[in-house]
Amino acid sequence: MNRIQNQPINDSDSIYRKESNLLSSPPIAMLQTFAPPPTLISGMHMLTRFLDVWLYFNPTNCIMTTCALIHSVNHIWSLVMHLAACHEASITVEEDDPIYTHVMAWLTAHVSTSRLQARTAKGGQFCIDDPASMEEYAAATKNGIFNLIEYQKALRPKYEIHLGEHNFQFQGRSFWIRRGAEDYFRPDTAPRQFTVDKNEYIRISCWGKSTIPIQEFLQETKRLYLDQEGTKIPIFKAVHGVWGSRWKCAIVRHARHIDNISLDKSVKTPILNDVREFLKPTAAKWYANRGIPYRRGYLFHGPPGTGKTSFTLALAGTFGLPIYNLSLGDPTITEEKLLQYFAELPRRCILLIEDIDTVAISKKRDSEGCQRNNNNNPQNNNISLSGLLNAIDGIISHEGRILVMTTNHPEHLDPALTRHGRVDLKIYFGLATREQISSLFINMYSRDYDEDDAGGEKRDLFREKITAAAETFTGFLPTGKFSPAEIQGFLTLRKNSYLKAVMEVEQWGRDTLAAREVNEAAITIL
Ligand SMILES: Nc1ncnc2c1ncn2[C@@H]1O[C@H](COP(=O)(O)OP(=O)(O)OP(=O)(O)O)[C@@H](O)[C@H]1O
Repeated sequence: MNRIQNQPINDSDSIYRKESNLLSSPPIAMLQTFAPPPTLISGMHMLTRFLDVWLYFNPTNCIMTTCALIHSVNHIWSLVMHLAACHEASITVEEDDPIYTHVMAWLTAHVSTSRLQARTAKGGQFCIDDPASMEEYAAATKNGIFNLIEYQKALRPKYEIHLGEHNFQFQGRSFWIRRGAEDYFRPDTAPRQFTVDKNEYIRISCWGKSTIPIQEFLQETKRLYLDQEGTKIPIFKAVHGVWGSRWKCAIVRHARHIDNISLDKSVKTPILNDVREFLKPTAAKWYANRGIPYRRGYLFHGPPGTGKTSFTLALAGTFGLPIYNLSLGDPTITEEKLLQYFAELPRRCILLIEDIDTVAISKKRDSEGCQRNNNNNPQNNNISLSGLLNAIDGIISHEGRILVMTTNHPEHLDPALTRHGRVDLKIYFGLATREQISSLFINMYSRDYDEDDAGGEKRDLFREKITAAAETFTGFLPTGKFSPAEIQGFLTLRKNSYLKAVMEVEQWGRDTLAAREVNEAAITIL
């Protein structure tokens, strides 16, 4: 025993034996030796072998052993990752889900990362002016004239976190996200042609087997987003591709205050009351108990520029509802897709179909049962009237939605489309009454003054003056002759001087009516 222990380490025989053993092993066999099942023990074993080889400093052995070591570390790493995945909870959010916007807004504000992506040119919420930059620019401009280049100098570029992995802390807990994008083929307008597009997603993860911490995080991002951006309305458009049809947020707009819509109380109040009643928390149960489908339909009809679309936006703002805008004239929409769009509506939203009379399918049938059409109307041969009716109130149609259809010609619509149950209220938006003309005037001139920090007395005096001027202004215009859009156009051109508006309105009214008569005569002759 002692003899063996005292044997010198650099015994040439033993060195030779070790070296010849190593050199005689073929590389594959060596790799096999070094690639046992991925366990920690095998990793340790290889480390010992590596050091062993290193001691003898043979370059070939070193390279081979390093390769084997890397291979083995890979195995160990996959094992660790596998174990980690078993203890990782995650939630994936797709780009078309509103939660995606909430999470992105939170991450952009709270995650500091060295990898950012510029988003200045992107649409959606970035279309809205940044009020801070605009105010900064307004204060800096000497002459008050807007210049886009100068404004862009003041505008802070928008960034958001880049695709890839990022870590963050939320309420003292570690989370990590993967923001990724998958390619998909989007059909072009040209037949059988496709464009490659990207579909983004975010996967949020944390340690543990429960997704509750992630759900809490998502709840918080939604709350913060709605606190800050709740006054804006997301407007969704239908998009379609080979992956299916879905709604995508096309733009976010500032909600228009309902008071800014000049409508007679007899028009405004019944709709507001009806929507309020429909959205009551107890309403869904009331409908269910009576077996009545929980949905509501309105037909807004009247001449162009009377506020049908603006009022819909204001309704959405008042009740915090998103708008889903569907264009039936789109030739790529089939009945199947239409059903899918209706089925995918969220529980409370406004589904807006504008100018429904311009789509051939919604038109009255003639005596032979054919739909009336003329060549100017957009044709969509993929949808029949029964397909549309089925989508509106069929079994698959979603509950809780408010359907708003607008038209200039309700008399052209097929009665089946507007029968009770599909359309619950038909509201006429007429040309401006005295009350509307006056409120358009007051709305144009008093608002900025109200917002100013002017003293109460001064403000009251100004309001009195404006109210008196509105009376005079209204007296110069015949009622029921001009659309609110026309009057708003006239006032906007004179927005800096209400006195100028009062002085010029009579002449403008006469000229406009005369020009209209000439146009109508020209159309009759044609
Ligand atoms: N009643 C109104 N009160 C305030 N503004 C109005 C009103 N009606 C129209 N306007 C203004 O006129 C413009 C056009 O209005 P809007 O698009 O809502 O009309 P519409 O009835 O939907 O027209 P169309 O039938 O051509 O679609 C908007 O800028 C809006 O501000």
